[in-house]
Amino acid sequence: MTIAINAQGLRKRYGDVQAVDGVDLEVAEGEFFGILGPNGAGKTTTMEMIEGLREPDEGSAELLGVKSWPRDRGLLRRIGVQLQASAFFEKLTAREQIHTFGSLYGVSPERADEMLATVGLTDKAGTREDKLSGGQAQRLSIACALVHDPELVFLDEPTTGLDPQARRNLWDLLREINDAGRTVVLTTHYMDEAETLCDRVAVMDAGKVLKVGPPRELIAELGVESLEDVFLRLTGREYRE
Ligand SMILES: Nc1ncnc2c1ncn2[C@@H]1O[C@H](COP(=O)(O)OP(=O)(O)OP(=O)(O)O)[C@@H](O)[C@H]1O
Repeated sequence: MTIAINAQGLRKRYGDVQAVDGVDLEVAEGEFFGILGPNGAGKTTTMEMIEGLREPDEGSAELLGVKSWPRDRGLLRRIGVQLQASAFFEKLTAREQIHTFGSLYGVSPERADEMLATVGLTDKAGTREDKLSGGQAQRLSIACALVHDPELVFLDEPTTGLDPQARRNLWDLLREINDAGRTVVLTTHYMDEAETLCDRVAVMDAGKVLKVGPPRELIAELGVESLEDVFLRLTGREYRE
């Protein structure tokens, strides 16, 4: 197994809050991996430290064999990080957004247009980002993260706020990306999403990883019906949305 991500002993504190409290994670190349947990579990902070966007208080992460902190320019070209919709450049159209992201990586306008087509936004190319629907903006942000054809893709709650159809369309897109050989890591607080998409999940709560494994194995191991039940069994309380 070739390791895409090897994170050891990650910790991060904000004032009184121990947001991440000693997280180890290994993700294999080509895996679809989910970081699962309720609001405030520490998923985003963990992912940001792994990506090299936030300095850990302790611990470190290697991506594709390279330490992600301090930032490594060569590595940044090999990873794609989905930015939240609010991180778009202001007042640009969908096409201008993706061309701008593409140009940062030396990607041709043709390739950027292809990516817009891949996420089904060709007919919205001339629409300003603030006029896109929630689902369209999510798809654009994913296209921007993928425009330079990264080997490793990080997505932070990519389907939050989408209607059921838009979620399913996005799931199809994420599967295609993974089928094309990319390693995909996403955070989610939707158990069904994790169960449907992920080869393995890490269940997080209160800054710690409680359990890692394939969803079906975790369910079988604990003798329960669903990932929701896994969470209940591990934490002793209901999963809260
Ligand atoms: N920049 C920050 N400053 C202070 N506290 C923070 C900061 N970022 C996160 N926290 C706190 O750290 C904890 C973990 O937050 P984090 O965003 O990593 O969790 P999460 O699992 O991604 O939650 P969500 O699902 O709500 O995004 C929370 O208690 C949060 O309030």
